[in-house]
Amino acid sequence: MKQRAPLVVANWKLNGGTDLMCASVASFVKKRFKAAIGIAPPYVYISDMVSFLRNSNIMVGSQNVSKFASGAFTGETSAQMLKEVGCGFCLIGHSERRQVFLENDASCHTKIERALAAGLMPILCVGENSQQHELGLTHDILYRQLHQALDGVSLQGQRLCIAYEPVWAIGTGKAASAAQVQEVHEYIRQELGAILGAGVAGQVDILYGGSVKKDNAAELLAMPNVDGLLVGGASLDPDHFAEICAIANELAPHQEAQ
Ligand SMILES: O=C[C@H](O)COP(=O)(O)O
Repeated sequence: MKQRAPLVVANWKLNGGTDLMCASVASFVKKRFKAAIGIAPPYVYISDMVSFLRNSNIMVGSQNVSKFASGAFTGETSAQMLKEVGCGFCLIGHSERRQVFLENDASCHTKIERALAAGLMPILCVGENSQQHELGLTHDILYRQLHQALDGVSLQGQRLCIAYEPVWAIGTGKAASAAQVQEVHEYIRQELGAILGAGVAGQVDILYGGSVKKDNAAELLAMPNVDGLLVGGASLDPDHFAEICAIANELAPHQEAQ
């Protein structure tokens, strides 16, 4: 059992639609998960999702956020707007944003500041690519990504999550092993301690993402430094995602009887 409830977040990426939203809501709305659950659909579904899930304890979030607060920035969505429509969190610096949309550590830093200022929980995504992995550069890459995004950030009691997503494990069906994930999460916790202080670092949820399925969720969540999961492909099947959430539920602290 974990000291705090595991957090399981679905990232639909550029997938889904009204049908998936309705099927997901139907699958989740009656369940009162002890695990913390989040869903990040494409922007256009956020408002409806928030409305459909208003009587549940499931958080809705976004897959990105603008580094700008407002102004002439066509196509952008600000942290304040996301907060206004009911988002609880936003993903920042997903590897697909870094690779395809050329986001960098500096923009991640600004986005984290924007999210915190608006009252959103940032989920900063970090991770090495396969070449960096093969060259043994994982810690160096994470050091840079964590320090450049977080140095100087003051949480002031607000929640922050880190999602470790080795790029070579995303969408490939080849998840990192539980032992690999534990080792890397330990390193992330150590660096968070150096950046934020050990007390605050202990409160940060460190999620793993990359080919998470119902078959490997339990083993990954059993690792002491794995506080949750960020699920891509498997979250597009509401029943499969619900099974992963049920596995996380088993590890959530028991609630005191009322
Ligand atoms: O944000 C989610 C990750 O990119 C993992 O995606 P995946 O579960 O399809 O490998």
